[in-house]
Amino acid sequence: MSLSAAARACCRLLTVIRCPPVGSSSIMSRLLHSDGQVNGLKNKGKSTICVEGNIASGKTSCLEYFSNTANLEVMTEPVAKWRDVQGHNPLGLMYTDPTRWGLTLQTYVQLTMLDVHTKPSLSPVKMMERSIHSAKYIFVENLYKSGKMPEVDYVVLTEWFNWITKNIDLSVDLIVYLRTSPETCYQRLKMRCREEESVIPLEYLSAIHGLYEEWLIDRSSFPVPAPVLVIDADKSMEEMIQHYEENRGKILAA
Ligand SMILES: Nc1ncnc2c1ncn2[C@@H]1O[C@H](COP(=O)(O)OP(=O)(O)O)[C@@H](O)[C@H]1O
Ligand SMILES: Cc1cn([C@H]2C[C@H](O)[C@@H](COP(=O)(O)O)O2)c(=O)[nH]c1=O
Repeated sequence: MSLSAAARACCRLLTVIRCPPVGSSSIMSRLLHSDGQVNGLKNKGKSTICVEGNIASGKTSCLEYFSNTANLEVMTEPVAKWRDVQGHNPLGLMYTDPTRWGLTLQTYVQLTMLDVHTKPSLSPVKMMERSIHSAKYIFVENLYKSGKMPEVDYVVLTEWFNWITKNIDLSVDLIVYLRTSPETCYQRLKMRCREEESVIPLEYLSAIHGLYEEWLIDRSSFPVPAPVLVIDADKSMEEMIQHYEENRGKILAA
């Protein structure tokens, strides 16, 4: 299929699934030239940093800290959308019954992450929380590997992911990996008290941790799309701020 035909097919599909909260039509208008070609979309001379890490590792806090930085725009993970899409809560449904709702959540995560990746930044540096890559390589992978996602759902998500990453420029310039122990995340998750996550056991965080380590440290699972800056994030907030200041130059030079 030619690119323009694929883009038109994608457009038709997005029209069919009608998803106004993330403005699928606005994503498509960003992705399409007037001639119907899929656009590369790389913001010339701009860079993208993705802050990665386990659930409750401190990613949002990191973005909050950097949000006061000149020439840098932060884009937090669209969790609010995953908890409320036209009155439905796919995140909550997934935790209640992952086999039934995993595909539903991950399809929406993939769409909303695509939205964030392609949103033009007003500043030279865009700092995102996670990425379309970790959604696939960590969370979809975990559902599948733990036997909670049927193979057909995994294959369909993989085909979508492969099409998106082949045809749209989602390049990342630096990954900042907030490396924590699962135990630290478990404590922080309990402290944060997000209702849907009350069912998460330590074993779930250990599985997510293992997948992050294979991806970003061992580099044995999936392609790593950018250089990785590893920050030990098992530290107090004060120590984290010190780490961020020590690494500010490296981060902003991405
Ligand atoms: N270094 C830290 N030490 C102690 N608590 C932290 C630290 N970083 C974040 N927190 C707290 O842990 C919880 C999860 O942090 P958050 O930034 O939301 O993580 P994430 O975005 O990775 O899920 C929040 O309640 C936050 O205030
Ligand atoms: C990307 C992604 C996330 N989730 C879940 C995991 C957590 O419950 C929230 C994100 O919260 P965090 O504190 O920012 O880590 O969403 C998921 O189930 N699938 C995904 O692809």
